[in-house]
Amino acid sequence: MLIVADENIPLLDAFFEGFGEIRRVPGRSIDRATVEQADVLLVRSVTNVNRALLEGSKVRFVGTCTIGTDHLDLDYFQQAGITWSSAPGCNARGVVDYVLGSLLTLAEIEGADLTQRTYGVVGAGEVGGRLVKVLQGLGWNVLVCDPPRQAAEGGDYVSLEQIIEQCDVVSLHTPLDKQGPQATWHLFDKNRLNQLKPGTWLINASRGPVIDNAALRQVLLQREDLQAVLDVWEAEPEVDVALAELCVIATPHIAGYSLDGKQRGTAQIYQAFCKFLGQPEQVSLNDLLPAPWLSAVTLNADTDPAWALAMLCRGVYDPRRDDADFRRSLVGNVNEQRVAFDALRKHYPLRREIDGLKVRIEGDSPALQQIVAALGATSA
Ligand SMILES: NC(=O)c1ccc[n+]([C@@H]2O[C@H](COP(=O)([O-])OP(=O)(O)OC[C@H]3O[C@@H](n4cnc5c(N)ncnc54)[C@H](O)[C@@H]3O)[C@@H](O)[C@H]2O)c1
Ligand SMILES: O=C(O)[C@H](O)[C@H](O)COP(=O)(O)O
Repeated sequence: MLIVADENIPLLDAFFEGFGEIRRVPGRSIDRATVEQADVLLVRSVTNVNRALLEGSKVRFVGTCTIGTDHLDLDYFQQAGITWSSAPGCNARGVVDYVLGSLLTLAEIEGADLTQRTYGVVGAGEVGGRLVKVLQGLGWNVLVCDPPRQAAEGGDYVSLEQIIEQCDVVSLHTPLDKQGPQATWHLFDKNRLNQLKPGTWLINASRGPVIDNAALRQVLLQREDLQAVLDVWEAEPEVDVALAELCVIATPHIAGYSLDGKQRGTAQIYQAFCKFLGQPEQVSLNDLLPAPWLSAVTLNADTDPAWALAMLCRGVYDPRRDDADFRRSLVGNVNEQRVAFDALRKHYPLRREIDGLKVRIEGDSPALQQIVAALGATSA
């Protein structure tokens, strides 16, 4: 069996070497010739997998080690009888850590009190749903907009208009859908961007085109009150440099790039592939993932809760370093910048998630206990 795989998928050998030959290819170079003889294609988000790529090939299974599926032509897969799988939720925690780190940075710059803001989460699936739980767990005021979920399940949701009118922070976590009643392409167009409340912090770690980037650049130039955090860009790996310079935090699509999240992505595709073959799983991620780096912290009950929150979040992940690395890469011509964007992602420093962190509180502090529980760490 020939498995063609994006070279940036971690643990390929550990999970897939027993199935046949693995051919590693840069994701953006995967073309018809590369996949012609392949039985299995394993990709990340940078490879568009569609009829143009696959027609005439032997590929019968496509796995994307990512949450997003907007690079896959699922209608074509169905017509062609190709089985596929994504990795739902694999790196959702990493994105939540990114949003928390961004909020701490914004609060520091603006001298804002995070407990006094109203948070709007747009899209409450794997990422947004986890974010809502953390923010509500911290006791903060959260409004959630998710029309598909609202239609399917009912519940406590608000409209996008209410989010825009009432929220001080708007964080986007929808898929990229170009068509249909819930299309999210340019969900935040010039009109909606202009309607944001004075002083809004806008965070996008979903997909670049969910915000009209050119409109956001214009609006940020006109409205100094707005603050933007962008991890994703409309024409990746090309970046609107003028827009990046107007952002408080700008990063090269790495919000979900925890080691845990990436390895989980490969593991989920391995599980789906075993199911496709009707074979039992032989390899477990638990045996491969290194032990947590930060495993135990002791806090005195007198610790200031705001300091504890910042220390725990930043101890796990702080987006300021990624922002600084990215800004340094925004030099040279467009081609050099595209290369730099991919290089930052390929050589991304190892980063972990908060799971596995045990926090001991010496003495009694309900406020600290609430923070530990909300972040998903364990009280020791
Ligand atoms: N930046 C990163 O590194 C990174 C990492 C992981 C995921 N993502 C992206 O984040 C997004 C969300 O991921 P997820 O795992 O939560 O996806 P998900 O499918 O679990 O959840 C998406 C939610 O958005 C809702 N939704 C759909 N259309 C909507 C609309 N018009 N308005 C409001 N809500 C809408 C859906 O009902 C669903 O609940 C995806 O685009 C994914 O590709 C980015
Ligand atoms: O959809 C996802 O899971 C994320 O956007 C993921 O971080 C994308 O990473 P890539 O596949 O581009 O390496």
